[in-house]
Amino acid sequence: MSPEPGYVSPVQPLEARLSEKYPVDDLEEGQLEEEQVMQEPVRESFLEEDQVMQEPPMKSRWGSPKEEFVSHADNISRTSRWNRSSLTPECGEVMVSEEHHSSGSGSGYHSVEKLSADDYSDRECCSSDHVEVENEDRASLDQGGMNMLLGSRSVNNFQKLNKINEGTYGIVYRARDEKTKEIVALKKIKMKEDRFEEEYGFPLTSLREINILLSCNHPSIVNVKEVVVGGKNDNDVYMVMEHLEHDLRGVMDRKKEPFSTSEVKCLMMQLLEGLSYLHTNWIIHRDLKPSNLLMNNSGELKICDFGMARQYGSPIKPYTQMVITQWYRPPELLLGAKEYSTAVDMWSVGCIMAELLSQKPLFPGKSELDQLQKIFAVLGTPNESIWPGFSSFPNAKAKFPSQPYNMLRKKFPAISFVGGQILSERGFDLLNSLLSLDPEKRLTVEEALNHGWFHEVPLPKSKDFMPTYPPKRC
Ligand SMILES: Nc1ncnc2c1ncn2[C@@H]1O[C@H](COP(=O)(O)OP(=O)(O)OP(=O)(O)O)[C@@H](O)[C@H]1O
Repeated sequence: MSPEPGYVSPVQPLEARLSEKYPVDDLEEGQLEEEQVMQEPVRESFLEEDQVMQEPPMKSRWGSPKEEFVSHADNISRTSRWNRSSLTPECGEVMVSEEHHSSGSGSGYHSVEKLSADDYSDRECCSSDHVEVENEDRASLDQGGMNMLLGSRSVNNFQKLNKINEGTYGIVYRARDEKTKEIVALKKIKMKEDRFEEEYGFPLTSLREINILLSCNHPSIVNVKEVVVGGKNDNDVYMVMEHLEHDLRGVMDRKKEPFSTSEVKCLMMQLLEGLSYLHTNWIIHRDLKPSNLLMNNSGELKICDFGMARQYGSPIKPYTQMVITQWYRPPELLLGAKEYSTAVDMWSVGCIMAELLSQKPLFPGKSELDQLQKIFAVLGTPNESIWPGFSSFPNAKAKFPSQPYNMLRKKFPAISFVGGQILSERGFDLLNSLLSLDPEKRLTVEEALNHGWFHEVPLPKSKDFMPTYPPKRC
């Protein structure tokens, strides 16, 4: 896979960073041999014997993740991996003041308070999907991971401004770096996921997210600056990220009109460029959805939330299908496929493109079965000739209502007599090809990036001319 023109090859920085972070000394016994065989940009230290690759796995659309992706990282107690900007622990004053000030965007008041372990609620929000993902490589994790945090800065160096959001794996705060005065996002890792954390000391999804995000370097991927520790018992772990004012979910919820075609193209290009970087580096995101796409008032879009992300390679290994939030989950996963590829992300991209164009979710299923029915009602019920192998999926036995036609064009017409959003032939071709039921026929990220829709008028809007939005209130 060749990198996007105009970008420094994403492979090189990742490789360089990894070799810097994981010197040979840090590898476990037996890993060196594997590393020497490996010429490709994979985290060498995570390779298993049976995962030694002779050729780039991107040749195959199907792959399996590196099961050991985070497990060996746990044994590495080098401080440099965890602190990009400073190796010196600095224990600043604990902020206890209560004050009000306006946000960077000029409106809204935010209370300033001390960061403490009490900030995090015990709300159980770990979905069964996520628990299942944990099971994938629980067995491969060996030792507690807290020693990796040695040398990390204290969270007391940050002044918490307001809570931005709370997701399954963490609470995200807007905060200010006391030293640089920079506004950042702090994602506090929830430590009470399940048995796993009790045994190993650190949630696997979070380790995975931190590992991948620290290794990535791309304008369309949220930048994690460092990992800091602190809180009441000095046990809390926070990711310090660049702060973006919005996420796409919030923007779309508050927007009265859909994005214009040129705005959709601008957002899609950025999403695809970020995803191209990931797929080139053998990473499947596995949870692309509007709330995981951050946006700022400079028209930038960045992919975040890598809790579900995985590196993959050959040979194929069975894998959980319980990933990707249901509305954006592709039919092969809903049907029970255990082997899947980067194509799962491309389906999510198709759903996101449809939502950007129409301002409403394309397949808002209420259950997995309903999700499949909604998909088939629009795209047609598959059979062996449309999708070879379809009937052998575990969940293909269900009786789906027969829909012999693809009805997608009805939802995205070329002409509208009521002034609604229209989609050109090329635009429809891109959307329809992203939403191919058969993952083997689905567009790859490179094919999508090179699609003619991006070259026809209206051209993608420049980021500088993208609309800005007022800050959301929390
Ligand atoms: N760097 C950031 N800047 C601004 N807001 C952010 C940032 N990172 C995350 N957020 C906000 O916090 C929300 C939750 O973050 P994230 O998705 O990383 O958490 P999570 O616990 O993994 O969520 P999920 O429940 O989707 O798995 C995002 O939807 C976004 O609104």
